[in-house]
Amino acid sequence: MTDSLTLRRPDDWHLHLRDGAMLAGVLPETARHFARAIIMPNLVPPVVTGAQAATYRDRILAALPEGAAFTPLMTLYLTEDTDPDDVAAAAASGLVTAVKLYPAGATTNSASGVRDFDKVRGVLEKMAEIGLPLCVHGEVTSPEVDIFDREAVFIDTVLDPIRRATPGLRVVMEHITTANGVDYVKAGNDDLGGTITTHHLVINRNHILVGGIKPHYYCLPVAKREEHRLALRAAAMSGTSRFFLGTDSAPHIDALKENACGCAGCFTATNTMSILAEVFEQDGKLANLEAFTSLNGPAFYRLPANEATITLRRGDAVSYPDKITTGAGPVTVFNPGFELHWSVQ
Ligand SMILES: NC(=O)N[C@@H](CC(=O)O)C(=O)O
Ligand SMILES: [Zn+2]
Ligand SMILES: [Zn+2]
Repeated sequence: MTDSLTLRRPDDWHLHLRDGAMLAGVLPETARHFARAIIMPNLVPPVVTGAQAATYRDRILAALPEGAAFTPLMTLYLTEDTDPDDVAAAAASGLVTAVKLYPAGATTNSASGVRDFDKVRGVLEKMAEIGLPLCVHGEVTSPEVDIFDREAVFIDTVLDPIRRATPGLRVVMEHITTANGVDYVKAGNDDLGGTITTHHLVINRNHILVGGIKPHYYCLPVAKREEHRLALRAAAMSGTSRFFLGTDSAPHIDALKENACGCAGCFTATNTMSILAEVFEQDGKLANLEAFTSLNGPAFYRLPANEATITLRRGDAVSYPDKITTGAGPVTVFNPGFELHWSVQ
């Protein structure tokens, strides 16, 4: 049995760092293992302009622990008022790596997102022209669509029409949770990629609901049936270049998770690499872990893979704290519900 595994340093292609005391508390958890991350712009207020992205990047860099080698890759939050020229300038200067599309009301802090997709046509066309990727939270928000169907309906009614209408637009379907998402990404061309979270490889909807409601397993898009989890595992472990890691590590303080109206988001930054090594090993796919965490994402974003490496070692069970403390309050670390044996050296 393999007990040591050296990989190029991983990147996280979908990460929430928040701001202020929460940023200071969670950033070290990611910077410990990851070289780069795509930073989500759903702050309050959202990161909409190039100028806002520049000051947010400065706050992230200022919060980095001494000596940490971590590069935040910034994104802009797409609104119906986004100026195509501001986006193009922010991309040309190297400040932003992608633009983020939230359908209005789909998830945490998405109220400023898009309602009428015709209003962002000019921005999407500019992005297609300059090759700037669009990261998509792929769920419809119509009240009549069942929450478990919202991703599949989004693909057919929003995403596919946008891609057909905007040839050359590069799209990352983020945090895919269904076999439909897997199939759609597989069937696409090289302008389409899909990120998969750590937690969606581990939990299905039973984990959230059976035996009592588990708020720390609630995230959006919500975990689906077991057959979907298995499709995600197969995709993540296939080595196929279209699929790469985006943890969607999304910290909320416990008081807002363990609440009558609990926030969506799982916090996985602390133990993601251990969990991934364990699940890839469970399925006999450790050889494809590096492609998923360290190679496929840079290839899609047309960035070099990291030169530095990390080494994972298998040993006796490793444990992680149940919570991390932040200046904003305690944040519960995702519990995969099985023993972990791999740790990053
Ligand atoms: N994934 C989540 O459940 N929550 C994210 C938002 C998002 O990525 O949709 C958050 O910002 O908390
Ligand atoms: Zn999302
Ligand atoms: Zn997210």
